[in-house]
Amino acid sequence: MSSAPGPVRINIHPSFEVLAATTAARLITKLLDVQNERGEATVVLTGGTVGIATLKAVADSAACLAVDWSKVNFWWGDERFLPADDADRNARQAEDVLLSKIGVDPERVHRMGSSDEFADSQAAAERYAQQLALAAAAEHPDEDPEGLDTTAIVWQALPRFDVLLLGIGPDGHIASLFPEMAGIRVNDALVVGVENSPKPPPSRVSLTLPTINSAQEVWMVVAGEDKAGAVGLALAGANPVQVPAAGPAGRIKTLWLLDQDAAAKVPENLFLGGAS
Ligand SMILES: O=C1O[C@H](COP(=O)(O)O)[C@@H](O)[C@H](O)[C@H]1O
Repeated sequence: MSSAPGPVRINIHPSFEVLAATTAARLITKLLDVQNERGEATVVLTGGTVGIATLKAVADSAACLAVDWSKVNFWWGDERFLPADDADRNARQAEDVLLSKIGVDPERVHRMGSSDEFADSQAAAERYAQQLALAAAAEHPDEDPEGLDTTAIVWQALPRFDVLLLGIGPDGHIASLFPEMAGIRVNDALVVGVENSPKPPPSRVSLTLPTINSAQEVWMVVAGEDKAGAVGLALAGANPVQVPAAGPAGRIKTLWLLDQDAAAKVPENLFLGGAS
């Protein structure tokens, strides 16, 4: 996992609706391509406005039926630590707009733990790290899952993520990693429990930045003028502790998929191909 991350590419779309529709089209095509090559594909979902709008656009697309959804593995980048059926849960929203409408294999849908299953967000985080390690062990059957140390970053403890979707908040947060808070600094765990989140609800569960950066492709999907400052700082190379959105980097590539409003402060030199 020490290899350098792949190039950064920026795509700007005229509106929120076009962004959601084209991201959905990209995702469908990506999953199809990966299934053609490997038989199954793995996506890490995000919550948030454009993240959920993208999933709805997948469901609404005629091309949706081209994917064999029973051979797609679903994970989440973060979750609000709430009861399982709470309408604010990222998994519940994904279920409502997409997962309930396609033929998923329930064993491949890996939701983060809820507050009616776990005493606190850290316990849910530790369980999710174990689930990741089990999935990784199934991908590498020669490894002994008992021997995997999920409290340290052991890359064999992560399954392959083909695409990892992220939204960002106006403060620059990604998943549930907020500026200057403990979670964004964690590099010795796969998943963290987050308390006192500045955005409600206060308790959350999140993949850590090293786990996010294990993905083959990271897609930053962002809409709205309230995100323009954070996008501009992230692409200008801010410190991820101050601007978490500056941290994600896919192993093969990082795609920034923006609407025009969110792109208002992208540094000009990056439009000239300087973002690689
Ligand atoms: O709370 C969250 O917020 C971010 C961004 O959401 P948005 O509504 O401002 O687009 C999202 O990426 C994250 O998954 C979610 O838990």
